[in-house]
Amino acid sequence: MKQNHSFSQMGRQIKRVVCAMSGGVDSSVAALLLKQKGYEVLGFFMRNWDIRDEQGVCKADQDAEDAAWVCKKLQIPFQEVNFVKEYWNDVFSEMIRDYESGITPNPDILCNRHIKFTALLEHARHTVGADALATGHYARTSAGEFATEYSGQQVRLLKAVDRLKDQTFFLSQVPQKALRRTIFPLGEFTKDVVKKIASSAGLERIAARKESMGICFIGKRNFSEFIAQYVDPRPGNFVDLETREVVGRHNGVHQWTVGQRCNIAGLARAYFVAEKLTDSGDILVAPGHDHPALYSSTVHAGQPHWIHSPPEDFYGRGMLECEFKFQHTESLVPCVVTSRTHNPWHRSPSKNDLTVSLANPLRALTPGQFAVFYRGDECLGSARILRPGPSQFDLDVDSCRTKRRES
Ligand SMILES: Nc1ncnc2c1ncn2[C@@H]1O[C@H](COP(=O)(O)OP(=O)(O)OP(=O)(O)O)[C@@H](O)[C@H]1O
Repeated sequence: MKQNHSFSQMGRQIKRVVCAMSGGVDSSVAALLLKQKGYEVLGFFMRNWDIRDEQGVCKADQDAEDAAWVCKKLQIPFQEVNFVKEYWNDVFSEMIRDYESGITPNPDILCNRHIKFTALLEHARHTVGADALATGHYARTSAGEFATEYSGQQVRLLKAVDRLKDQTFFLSQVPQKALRRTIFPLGEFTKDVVKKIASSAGLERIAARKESMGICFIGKRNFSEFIAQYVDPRPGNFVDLETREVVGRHNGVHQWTVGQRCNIAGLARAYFVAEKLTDSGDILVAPGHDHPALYSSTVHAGQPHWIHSPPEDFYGRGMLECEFKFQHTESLVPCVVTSRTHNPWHRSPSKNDLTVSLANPLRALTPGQFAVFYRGDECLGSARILRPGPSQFDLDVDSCRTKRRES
């Protein structure tokens, strides 16, 4: 039975919730669950990209149609919101600048920070007076299902119960202000259960939709060809980092990412990107997927974004023991984070940068990606990776350089 559910704190009530509807199963079920609990729910679909692919198909048209269909079925108002300009300015242009500078961005993290949890939330508040925003992300907050804007308490970002679906990695740059007004209705559910809920509510066709992967707007096209439309080619050499010999040519550092295999014409040997030298445009390559030049156990990162106020031991002791990952699907690695603020020798403008010491070396720590920090269930926040520390090869760990010179 439907309960009339609203949350009262400091005299204000969370009643009207805008649910960000992508046309997919997760946001559809999020809206359904909120409606069942008695919230006044409105569905907003965002259009962030307006360019058609090579076949003239705009994936957003189909998504918008599905989102509108779900809202009709759930009998909630539907609105389409255009954030093409905001996406272009705050996410896409930055992404192109990064590729030009040879670093590999994570537009999904930036889209959450700037578009979903800033532009959309503000739009929902100002146009329809929404008290909170809901999304179909698999994540939880310490406020449970309730937004706590009015209590003055800070909210923590917590992993979803379904650990395989947990999306806190992508939420690690969300502002605290936004999180206080956010509800994640799926945080306690597994994906299987979500699909069953959708089917039993007559949303089978949405439950059967294929999951979107990676950067939403690119769709099925080839990424290299897509990015080549926006970044000028700047050819350079592939250089063997052991011998310093030129072993091939490439069309631009933006086409390659650290750890990626390079198919160099005429060479039987497999080379992998170890480092991109953006000044010269050359790419240092290592012979072998697990070459020690690809592994490092320290990372230098920029100024951190802490979801909650900065962890006490970090600013108290100047170091923080926690766990690290820089790719959504990877396992967490224990680490110690130190801030340059605590190092009296560093008085540079980048004094808030971090050094992360990892319990074990990791492969392909990629500049531009986010170092995301966890402690137990909590996602603490993240910082952009500036560069890996010295590689196992640089450090000559297990005499790898010596052995190679001798062989
Ligand atoms: N175009 C969009 N318009 C409105 N909200 C969106 C849009 N794209 C994504 N979202 C919101 O962000 C959430 C996470 O997006 P993501 O792209 O990771 O999709 P997902 O996890 O596959 O979810 P879904 O099944 O709802 O598509 C969605 O559940 C939805 O709430």
